[in-house]
Amino acid sequence: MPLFINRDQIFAHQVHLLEHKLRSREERILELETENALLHLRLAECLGKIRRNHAEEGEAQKHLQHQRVQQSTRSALAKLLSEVQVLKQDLREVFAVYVNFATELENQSKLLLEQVGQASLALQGHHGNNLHSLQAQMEALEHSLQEEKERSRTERERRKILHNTLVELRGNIRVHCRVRPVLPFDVGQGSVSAIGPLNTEEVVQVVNDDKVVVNCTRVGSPGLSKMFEFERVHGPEDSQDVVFEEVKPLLTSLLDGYNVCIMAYGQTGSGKTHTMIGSQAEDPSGPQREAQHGIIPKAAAELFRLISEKPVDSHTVEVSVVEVYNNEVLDLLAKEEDGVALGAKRDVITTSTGTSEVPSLSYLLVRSAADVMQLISSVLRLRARCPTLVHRDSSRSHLIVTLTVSSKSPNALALARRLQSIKKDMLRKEQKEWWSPRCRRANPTARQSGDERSTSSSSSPYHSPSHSPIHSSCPSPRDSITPAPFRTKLQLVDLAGSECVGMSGVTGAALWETSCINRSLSALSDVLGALAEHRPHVPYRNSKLTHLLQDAIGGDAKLLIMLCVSPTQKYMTESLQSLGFGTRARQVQKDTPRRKNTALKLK
Ligand SMILES: Nc1ncnc2c1ncn2[C@@H]1O[C@H](COP(=O)(O)OP(=O)(O)OP(=O)(O)O)[C@@H](O)[C@H]1O
Repeated sequence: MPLFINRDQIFAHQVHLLEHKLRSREERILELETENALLHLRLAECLGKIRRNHAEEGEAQKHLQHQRVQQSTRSALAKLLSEVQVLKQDLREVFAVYVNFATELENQSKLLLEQVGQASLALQGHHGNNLHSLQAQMEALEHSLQEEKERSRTERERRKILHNTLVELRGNIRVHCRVRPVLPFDVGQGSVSAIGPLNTEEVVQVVNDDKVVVNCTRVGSPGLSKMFEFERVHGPEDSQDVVFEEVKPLLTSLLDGYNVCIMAYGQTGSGKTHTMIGSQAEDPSGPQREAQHGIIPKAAAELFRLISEKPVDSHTVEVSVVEVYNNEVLDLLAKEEDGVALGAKRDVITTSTGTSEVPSLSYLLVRSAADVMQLISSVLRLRARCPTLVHRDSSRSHLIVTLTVSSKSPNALALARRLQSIKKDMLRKEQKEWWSPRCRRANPTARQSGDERSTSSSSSPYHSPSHSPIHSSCPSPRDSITPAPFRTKLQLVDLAGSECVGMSGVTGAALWETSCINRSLSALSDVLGALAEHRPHVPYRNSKLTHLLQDAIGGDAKLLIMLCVSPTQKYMTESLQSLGFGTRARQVQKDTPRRKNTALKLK
């Protein structure tokens, strides 16, 4: 037996073994695949069964649910039916009660009607005469009440006329008071102060057309009211037209030859500018805006209306506008050479006749109220204003608009015309003489002088062809034989408002303005005090304002003070101060208002 085994044989043997193993594995795989396929089949069967079972189960559940719903619906229906039965029963009972009640009511009303019929029959029968007499008495009483009311109204009007006449005769200052409505800025900022909340309650109330009351009750102090009486009191509901109606007669006085001054006085924000100029005066057009116009535009319109009723060319009107700012008088119509308005500083002097005058003041000739308002609107831009805590458009200066009316009486006009024709005759005569050889030799300049006179006559402002305002800063030249016109002045004054610094919250330059305003207003108060007490010295010159208005306050002009008052408790102290000022002004007995001299003067 060979000892060495061939390597090839060993390899072949191993290959054989491996092939055998492979074959047996492949067989095993085949077996497993077969098993797998069988298992898949079984699984598919099972799944099919499960699905079928699920479907059957769903159907069963649906059925069950349906049955449950049906059952609950049935029970709810049964419950509802039972409730309806109960309700029906209740309704039947209520209806029965109602029917009983209605029947009862009908019976009762029938009974009552019968009783009323019987009673009225009885009344007619027994008391018919009494009833008639009672009715007649009632009518008579109503009639006499009406008569009484009418009599008291006439009496009040007569009393007012008498009072006004007395005021005129004694030369008293007329004082009207206007209480403005509560406005949004009254309840806005400033309604709370450092010392606590300020009340916006209305404490100033109009009692009737000549009395106003201030309810001074404060928390923790006993109730106290102060009553004030003036020539006329306007309430918050009174329109600009109503306020002007009471002022209007003064315009007639102006043309009758009296100087007139209308001055608005009151604390800041009390409505002075609203009353004097109006809230829309800077854009004067349209009927609604016209209704909002204040005294100045309305007075200008009335003045020109009255003038239009007079003979043509009998009156001319010149305007000047002055501002008193920080105790300086500024001419708001003065213009630089290039035509720019600047507000030039002016002096106030006392003339030899004791009246006050502003030398070099600019006057503009105006032909209509529109001219006046155009001028005022253009200069209002120059007026000092500053927003304060009280309101946003506070005026920081006193504004004085003066309308100077120069007029010639109809007689003087006729006389002037007659003189004019005499002058022409004389000229014609002179010319004839000049042309005669004897006269030409004796007086070679006669024609020239006649021409000069006629030229100066045509340069009179009363015959100016221009219809636009004419600028002039000196008195108008007069023809040597034209009658000297007599002049009356209408001064319209919108004073700056008295101001409590704590309330208005001003600082810096505005604080200085406030102190100047307050000083000039207290100077005005001092002047009135001196006049009321007939003191020999009246301190007109303590301030430019009083010096400028000297003739109106103490002279023979008709002076109307329009007191403007804020109604809320917040401004009560200032309101009381203003009303006190008005009361003091009424005590002044000035010179009786006098007509200006209307005598014809020939130069
Ligand atoms: N009677 C009124 N009816 C309606 N609004 C008014 C009335 N009075 C005043 N006002 C309004 O109140 C505001 C303040 O009024 P106004 O400017 O006239 O006050 P003022 O007294 O001139 O104040 P100041 O002295 O600070 O210039 C304005 O907006 C004005 O339109």
